[in-house]
Amino acid sequence: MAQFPNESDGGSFKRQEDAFRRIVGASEDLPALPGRYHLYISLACPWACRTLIVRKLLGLQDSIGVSIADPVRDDLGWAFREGAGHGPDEAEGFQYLSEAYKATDPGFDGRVTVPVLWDRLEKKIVNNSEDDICRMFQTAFAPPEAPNLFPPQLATEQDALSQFLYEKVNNGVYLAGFATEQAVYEKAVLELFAALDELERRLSTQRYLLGDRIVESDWRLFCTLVRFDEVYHGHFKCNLKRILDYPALHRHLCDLYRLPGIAETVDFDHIKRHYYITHDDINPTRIVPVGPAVIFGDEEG
Ligand SMILES: N[C@@H](CCC(=O)N[C@@H](CS)C(=O)NCC(=O)O)C(=O)O
Repeated sequence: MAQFPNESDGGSFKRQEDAFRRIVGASEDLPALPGRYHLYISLACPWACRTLIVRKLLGLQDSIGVSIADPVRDDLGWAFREGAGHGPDEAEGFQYLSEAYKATDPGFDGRVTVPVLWDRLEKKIVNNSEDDICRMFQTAFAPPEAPNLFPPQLATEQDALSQFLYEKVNNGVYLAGFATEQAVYEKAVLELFAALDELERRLSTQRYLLGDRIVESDWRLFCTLVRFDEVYHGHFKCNLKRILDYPALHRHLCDLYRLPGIAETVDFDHIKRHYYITHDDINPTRIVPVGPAVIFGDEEG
């Protein structure tokens, strides 16, 4: 049985489209006012964590609040409750993220996903696409002194690279993990590792994906790499190699992980419990493995 039967086609995972795509700053009714918008995330989720990281890198912590969901979803979905590293929703008092989806579209019948950017004034979801959210954090909210993670002179190259990363790596691990046919799984794994091999070559001659400056695409890669050896290698059966076996990819992962404020966005307890407990079609016993011990190069100090 597929993990998400409504998103399965011939043994292959077909991810649902993001339902809400309004852009803050693009119209007069959605001005980028501090305190008006709120971010709902899970620390387990690679898509959501990218928005959390971009919010932090651009220094938006005071203007955009965040609520962190319990990494273990029950039948009612993402929930806000007290627990290690997560808690109640201080912005709206939601118990479940589904309340935000229903408030926005009472007929919504898709999968309720993180991240969500919520409008506290209109009481509606603005956007649930991490790509849009990251970009609008930059274009609508970032103060002038913030780094530009989307440098205009690199736009064409960056867009192509980000699309490649999305298809082959970020979503590539899910295509392998959620496959329900052997041949579909094998094709997905081979394509994923071909992409990792290509990225390894690229990062062997330059420090970051587009040269000597970190752009949003680096964080896309990071959000998958940091989960790879812990969950994708075992749970999603992406096990031709570990990231530890790729010197340049591992160096890139460690470089980004060690930047100020990043390690605290990576919660391995949330990550492991979410994947191994929540995907019970893949792991029916819901046993969370003890290892592996990940190495990010900061062990000595
Ligand atoms: N918006 C993302 C996907 C976001 C997403 O799938 N988030 C996952 C967590 S990693 C989620 O919320 N899943 C809800 C569920 O599994 O029911 C995209 O399609 O590009």
